[in-house]
Amino acid sequence: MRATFKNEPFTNFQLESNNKAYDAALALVGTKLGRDYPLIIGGDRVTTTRIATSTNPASKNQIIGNVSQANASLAEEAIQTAARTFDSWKHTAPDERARYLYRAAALLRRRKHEFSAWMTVEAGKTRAEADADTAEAIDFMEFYAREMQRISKPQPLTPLDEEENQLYYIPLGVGIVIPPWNFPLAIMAGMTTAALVCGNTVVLKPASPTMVIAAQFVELLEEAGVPAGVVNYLPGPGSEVGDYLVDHPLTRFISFTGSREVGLRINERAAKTQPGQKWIKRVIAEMGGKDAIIVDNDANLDLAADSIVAAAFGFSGQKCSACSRAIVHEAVYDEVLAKVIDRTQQLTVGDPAAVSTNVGAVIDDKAFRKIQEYIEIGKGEGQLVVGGASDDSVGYFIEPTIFADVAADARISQEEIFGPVLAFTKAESFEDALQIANNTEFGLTGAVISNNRAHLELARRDFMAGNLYLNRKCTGALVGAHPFGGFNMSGTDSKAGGRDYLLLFTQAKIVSERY
Ligand SMILES: NC(=O)c1ccc[n+]([C@@H]2O[C@H](COP(=O)([O-])OP(=O)(O)OC[C@H]3O[C@@H](n4cnc5c(N)ncnc54)[C@H](O)[C@@H]3O)[C@@H](O)[C@H]2O)c1
Ligand SMILES: N[C@@H](CCC=O)C(=O)O
Repeated sequence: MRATFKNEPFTNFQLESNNKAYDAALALVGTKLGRDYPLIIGGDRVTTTRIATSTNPASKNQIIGNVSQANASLAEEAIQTAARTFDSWKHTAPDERARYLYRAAALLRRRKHEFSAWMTVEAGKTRAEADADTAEAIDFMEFYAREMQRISKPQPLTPLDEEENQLYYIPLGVGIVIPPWNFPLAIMAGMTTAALVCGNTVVLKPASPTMVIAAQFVELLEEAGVPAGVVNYLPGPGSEVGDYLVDHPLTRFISFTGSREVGLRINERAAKTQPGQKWIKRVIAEMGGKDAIIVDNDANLDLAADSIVAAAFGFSGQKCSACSRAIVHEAVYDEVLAKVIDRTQQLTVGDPAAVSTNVGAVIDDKAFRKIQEYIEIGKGEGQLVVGGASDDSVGYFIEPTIFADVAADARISQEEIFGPVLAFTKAESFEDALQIANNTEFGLTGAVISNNRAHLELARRDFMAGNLYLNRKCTGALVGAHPFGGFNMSGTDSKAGGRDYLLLFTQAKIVSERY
C-alpha cells in the first residue's frame, strides 16, 4: 500500500544551493540541444524527411531539437499499433498499470531540475514556473495511480439477497491525446498517464512548440517499463495529423487541452460517425479562459495587488487561468490600480534562465504578433498605463502591459489574448462587478478579494467559474486540492487532478450473477 497522496514540494529558489543545482541542469540540457527526435510507434523509432525545428523563445536562433513530423500514413500506423496493443494492455491489472506511474513519477523526481531546465529553454519558463510544472507532472502521476487503484476496488452498490453484483470501470480503447504547449510537461503527462493507467492506449500528438519535452517524457515512460505501443509519440502539424487522428473510426476518445477554436473543431469532427465506427467518440476538451479578479471596496488592497500581478504576469500571462481582467469597485479603483502599476514596474523581463527574471519571452512569433495586435487594439479601448513595448530581436519579449478604464464589452475584455496584457474595469458595486465578471463566453477561473462575508457567499453562488478562488490569486491549482476545469466555452469541466477525472477514460460495466 502506498502512502496517502501529497503534493510535490516546490523548490525554494531563495537558496543559492538550489540555484546552483538548476544551473547544473541547464548546463546538462545545453549539452543535449540540437538533437534529432524520431516518431515512436510501437517502440520503433521512425525518422521522416519532414523535420520541424523547436527553438528557444528567449533566444530564437537557438535550436532545441529537430523533430520528425508525421503524415497521414504514419498516423494510420500509430492508430493501428495502438489498437493492437490495446488487446493486451486492457488486460493488464490496474495495480500493475498504477505501478508504471509510480515508477515514472520516481524517475521524474530524480531528474526534476533537468526536466524543468528543458522547459526553461523550450517553453521560456522561469525557474519557479518550470519547477511548478514538473512538480505538477509528478503529482498527476502519483494521484492518478492511486485513483486507479481506488476505482478498481469493489464499488458500493445496493446489495440484493439473490444476486452478486459488481461494477467494473473498464477502459475505452484508443485515445488521442492532444495537449497544449503552455504546461508542456504537466498537462501533457497528466492527460497521457490518466488515459493509460485506465487501460487505454494512446496516440500522443504533442504541441508543436514543445515537442522535445514530450519526447523526453515518452522516453521516461519507456524507462519506467511502459510496454511498447501503449503510448505512441506522433508529432506533426495539428491541422493535418490532428484531423486524421480525430476522424479515424478506431479512435474511441479524444483528450484535448488547448484553444476554444481547435477544441470546438475537434468536438464537431468527432461527432460525425465514420464508416466502420462502432461507438460514439468521447471528447474531453479543456479550453481557454478570460479570467477575472474582482476587488471589493473593503478588500485588503495589498493582497489584491499581489494577486492580480502574480496571476496576470506569471509565465507572461500564458496560462488559461491567467487574470486578464481586474474588475475593481469604484471606491478603491484608483488605489488598486496604483499599487498594481507599482508592482508591475518592479518586474524584471528577460531570459527565463536567469535567476532574477520574473517574466520571460512569449512562446513564438505567432503569439508575439497576436499579442502586439491586441496591444494596438487596447490603445483604442483603454488608457495604456504600463508597458506596451515589445522586442523580438533576440527572443519574443513583451512588456507586462496594463490598460485602465476598459469597458466590459471591449475586445480586450472579451477575447483571450494569452499574453501579459491586463484590462482594468471599474465597477459601481459588488453586484455590478460580478455581472461584469460573468459577462464573457468563458468560465474557467476567477477570484474575489473581499472581506465582506455576504459578497463572498454571493460569489460562491453566482460567479460562473469552474475554479473560483476567494482572497487569493486565480492561478496555481494544485492536484488533489483544486481539481481543474472550466464552464461554458472553457470546456467540458473535466476536473483534471480530481477524483472524477479517471471516470472520463473508462466505461462502467455491471455484472450481475445469480447462484
Ligand atoms: N482549460 C485548460 O485546462 C487549459 C490548460 C492549458 C491551456 N489551455 C488553453 O490552451 C490554449 C493555448 O494552447 P495552444 O496554443 O497549444 O492551443 P491550440 O488549440 O493552438 O493547440 C492545442 C493542441 O491542438 C493541436 N491542434 C491544432 N490544430 C488541430 C486540429 N485541427 N486537430 C487536432 N489537433 C490540433 C495543436 O497542435 C496542439 O497540440 C489557450 O487557449 C489556453 O487557454 C487550456
Ligand atoms: N492549472 C493551471 C493552469 C493551466 C492552464 O494553463 C493553473 O491553475 O494555473
